[in-house]
Amino acid sequence: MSQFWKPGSERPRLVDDGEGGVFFYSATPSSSRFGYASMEKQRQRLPVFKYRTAILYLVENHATTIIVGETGSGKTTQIPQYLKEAGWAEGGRMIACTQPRRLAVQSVASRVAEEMGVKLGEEVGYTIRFEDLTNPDLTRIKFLTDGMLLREMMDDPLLTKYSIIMVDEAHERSVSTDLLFGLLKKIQRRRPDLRLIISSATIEAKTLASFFDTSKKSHVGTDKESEPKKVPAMLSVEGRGFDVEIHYLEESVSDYLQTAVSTVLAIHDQEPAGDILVFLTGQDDIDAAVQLLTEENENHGRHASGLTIVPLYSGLPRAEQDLVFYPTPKGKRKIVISTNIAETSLTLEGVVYVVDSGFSKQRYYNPIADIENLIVAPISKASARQRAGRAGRVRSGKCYRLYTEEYYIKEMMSEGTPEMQRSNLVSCVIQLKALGIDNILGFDWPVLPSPEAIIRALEILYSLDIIDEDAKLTSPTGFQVAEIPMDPMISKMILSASSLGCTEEIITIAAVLSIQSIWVFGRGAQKELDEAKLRFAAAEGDHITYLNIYKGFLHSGKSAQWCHKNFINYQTMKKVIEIREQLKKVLQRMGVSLKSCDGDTNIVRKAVTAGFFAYACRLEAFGPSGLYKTVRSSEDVYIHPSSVLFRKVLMFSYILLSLFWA
Ligand SMILES: Nc1ncnc2c1ncn2[C@@H]1O[C@H](COP(=O)(O)OP(=O)(O)OP(=O)(O)O)[C@@H](O)[C@H]1O
Repeated sequence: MSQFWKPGSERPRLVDDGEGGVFFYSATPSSSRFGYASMEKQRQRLPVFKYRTAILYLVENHATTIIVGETGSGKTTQIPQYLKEAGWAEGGRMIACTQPRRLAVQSVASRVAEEMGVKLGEEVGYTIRFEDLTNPDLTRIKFLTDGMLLREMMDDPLLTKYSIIMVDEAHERSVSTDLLFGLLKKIQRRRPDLRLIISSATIEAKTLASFFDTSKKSHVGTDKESEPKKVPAMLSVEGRGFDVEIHYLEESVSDYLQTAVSTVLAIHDQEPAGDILVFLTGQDDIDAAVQLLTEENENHGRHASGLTIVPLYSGLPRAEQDLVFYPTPKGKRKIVISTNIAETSLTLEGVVYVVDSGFSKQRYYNPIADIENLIVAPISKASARQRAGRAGRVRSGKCYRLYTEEYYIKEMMSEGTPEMQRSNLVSCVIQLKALGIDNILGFDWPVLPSPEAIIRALEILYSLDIIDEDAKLTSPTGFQVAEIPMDPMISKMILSASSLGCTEEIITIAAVLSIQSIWVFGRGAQKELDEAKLRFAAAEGDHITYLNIYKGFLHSGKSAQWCHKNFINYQTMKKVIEIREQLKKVLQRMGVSLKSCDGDTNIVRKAVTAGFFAYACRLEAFGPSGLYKTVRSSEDVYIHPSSVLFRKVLMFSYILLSLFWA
């Protein structure tokens, strides 16, 4: 068996899982640097503390400061506090700190409130879609998603209430982060007093610095004595909290899900106490892993006894997501099985071990065919480091990467492709329009999206009557669509439902469309799942099927048993109810009336079509292939296997086959 290790590190230690033949070797030594201390002492021991004065000096003197520091060095939780202590939140001003994900916003806000000894929602607050826990008179440090900051610009284009905006986890390069970069640069020209901090563990600091460098450009770039320097400052925070021992697979494996499960069981069997955080790709994977571990628990108690298994993905209701933060009961080991929602900014106190599958679900958009796919793709080194960083936050930890070190070094990309270059830009374009930026192509993009994607987005918005011939937002439709915090097609569907008289039904459909899946995917139970789908399947397709499921759920008294029996995810159904209620409030605020068409499916389908007609397809070859062609570009498309219509195609092929064989 070949053994190799990183230069300078200790000789690798082989670890045998004793079960599925999975071998890891240790590539870095383990040593704990410090133990428990009071919260204030803990704060001072974080690597970023040594840089407190430097950070405050750079922020004072530069319009933009780019801070790069290891995961866990204290960027997110400490820098906003330093700024507040230095007076940046005085005189009614606020400090904003953005995060790409909602869960991270909530968890860092509560941590900072706890460290400051204040009540969450007062001096420290947060805002995410459909939830605002801030107090306009009291809040001085506000955490929010980058998408919410974009929304705030609609009411306050110069973001006047903020003295400093910190864009955290910038390496993620979500569409909203990139949009924010371009817009903040624009705001800085009008507000020299505004300071920006861009922070991350792994960002390409030089590229970003040159994007924010306005010193070379004509008169706007001339530094005035009273103003901060226009050349961005760059600071590297050295040091990390606790060590994380990295283990790689000896040989690559084809089934990362099964390997993740056997790795969890191996850790549980062989390693001392400590919770395990497993990174898989999506709800389907996670459900399958939960089931495999639960079965293991039931059938082979020896291995899996003492395990508390907790799934974590964005489609779960808040209360279920919170389970990951609860202390693990004594004598138990918690296994959190998560998507990349837990990749950045989260501290799960009990987590000592991380299992990284090396994959995540990523969007890929083809503007020519106008098809956006969510595909399972390899993660970047930046993501892998973030994942490993979830161990070793309150004590030293271990990370088991389910790929080889050679793959990590030679093949894994250092950073992922910015989402802007692989996404449908309809939402992004409407946001710019709502902010009065009409020359979309001339916008100062930190990374250029493809012109085809922009043109396609403009085309769709025009066809939806959201923008007019001059590419300006229409009134009232365009402005209303921009106000509803949903995908523009969903928003247009909701507004059309208002005039058609079926808002009650459509907001249910909109809520289901905004989560990943309401079905429970379990290995080996495909037949039962298919049968369950058939119980609700409507000939008209998935949208009407969702209405049937929602009705059934309400009829059952929102019963968990009913969901279990029907292969429906109970947590996701609770989330649907949560989103539906929020949507109701938004519509009521906008003065849009809520009406029901009493289940008239034709009316509901008209509203769905009003939002989604751009995706219309023509059935080409009725039969086993189930081939459709898109009306717009004649691309070949097929019904997705998860759709209830897929069954129709299958049934038709069975009939054809039986006729053929008869
Ligand atoms: N909820 C929490 N419970 C206990 N300790 C915490 C919590 N949140 C943060 N910490 C401590 O503060 C440290 C710094 O966290 P912080 O989120 O500020 O780091 P960071 O540099 O922003 O890293 P990342 O980008 O990975 O989030 C953590 O490593 C941990 O030791």
